Amino acid sequence: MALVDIPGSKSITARALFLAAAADGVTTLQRPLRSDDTEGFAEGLVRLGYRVGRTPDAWQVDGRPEGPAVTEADVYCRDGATTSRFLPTLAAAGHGTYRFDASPQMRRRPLLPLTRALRDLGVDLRHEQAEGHHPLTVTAHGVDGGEVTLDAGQSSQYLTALLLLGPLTRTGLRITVTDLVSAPYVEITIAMMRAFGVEVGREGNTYVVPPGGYRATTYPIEPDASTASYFFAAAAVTGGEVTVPGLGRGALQGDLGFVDVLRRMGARVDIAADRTTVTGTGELHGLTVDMRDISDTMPTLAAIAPFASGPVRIENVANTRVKECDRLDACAENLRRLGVEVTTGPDWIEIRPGTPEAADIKTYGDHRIVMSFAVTGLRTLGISFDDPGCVRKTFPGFHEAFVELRKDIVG
Ligand SMILES: O=C(O)C1=C[C@@H](OP(=O)(O)O)[C@@H](O)[C@H](O)C1
Ligand SMILES: C=C(OP(=O)(O)O)C(=O)O
Repeated sequence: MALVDIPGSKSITARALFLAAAADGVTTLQRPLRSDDTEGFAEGLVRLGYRVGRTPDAWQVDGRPEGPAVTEADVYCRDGATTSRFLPTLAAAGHGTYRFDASPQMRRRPLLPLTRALRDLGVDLRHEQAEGHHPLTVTAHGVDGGEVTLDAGQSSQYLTALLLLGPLTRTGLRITVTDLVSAPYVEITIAMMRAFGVEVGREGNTYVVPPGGYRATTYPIEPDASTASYFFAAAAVTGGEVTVPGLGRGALQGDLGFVDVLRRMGARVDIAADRTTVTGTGELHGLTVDMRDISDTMPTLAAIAPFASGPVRIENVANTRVKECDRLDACAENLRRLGVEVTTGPDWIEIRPGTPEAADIKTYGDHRIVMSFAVTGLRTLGISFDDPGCVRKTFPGFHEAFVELRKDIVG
């Protein structure tokens, strides 16, 4: 049996940093995630002139409802999509000229629907190279607000960015959404905006955000549910038991729903008020599952799928092709390296039962490919990674934590 202390949620930490920076007063984030993505977000705020005080257990941000404290800045967003999409949006509400760039991996990832919507709202935003990609420059003079239409069928982060911006505009925002993936992430955004004093309204597909700004608060950050998926999956494939404290019935993150997939496959799952336990039963059935809402856990499922007694088919995950890498292709490539039969389509992957054999996993610099196939490694000797360190994006201590887990549940 293992009790696993999972680091804070990346998504919640990123939103809390935005909200804290925009709020009137000093906000304390309790137990934030310390990883490349969130440190990069905090550094970005510092470049924009915000004061961010960091101790290991808490970060403190002096809010500036009026926007960045500097009129010029060059911000490097690293690999973080939340950083790359949320920070230019925050800067747009200020006054100055702000240039943003990102890593080669992040430069390849899209943000056109967001930059289009910002331009529709009157924001002066210029791409230096390809339209809808970093690097870009925002020449900010505040945002009046108004109505905007958004296609969030490729990423919900576009919608989150605009929702977060809403209270910083002069008249508020009405955002009509034509398509939306990863919907539970929008619920996280709305719940967190509420905690900072803003109520988002909803009229069908239109989100209504009032003006008036945010109120500073003290905000405790939940453990990361996507990170927890590797530990829950580990229990399911080894017959062990894993309990994650801090993630229970009231959790904000949709990715905790991954345990329902494990339950459907035969694992025993107990979700209590403030913790979740998964116990492997020795049974793991195949299934067909729609993962549009929880697609960060698609690689976790793909990596344990060969151990199921029947085929595992994962559907509705086209947007995993525009993440840190093309995750459908990366999962298929690595399953084949392990000797497992797999087929893919534009938005699905199907994995046949098999016995994975030793292989070097090609990570494509994607933290989730490493963490997912580390779970396969609990039952397959000789799995190695070409870039194990890329876990730094969301969980720098992953390998050490997984060694501990192996001792606890495999022996
Ligand atoms: O808003 C967020 O914090 C996130 C939303 C999701 O992205 P998409 O909406 O692009 O699917 C998720 O994959 C990502 O890891 C974090
Ligand atoms: C897709 C991911 O991250 P992001 O989009 O925030 O870079 C992820 O963490 O799996």
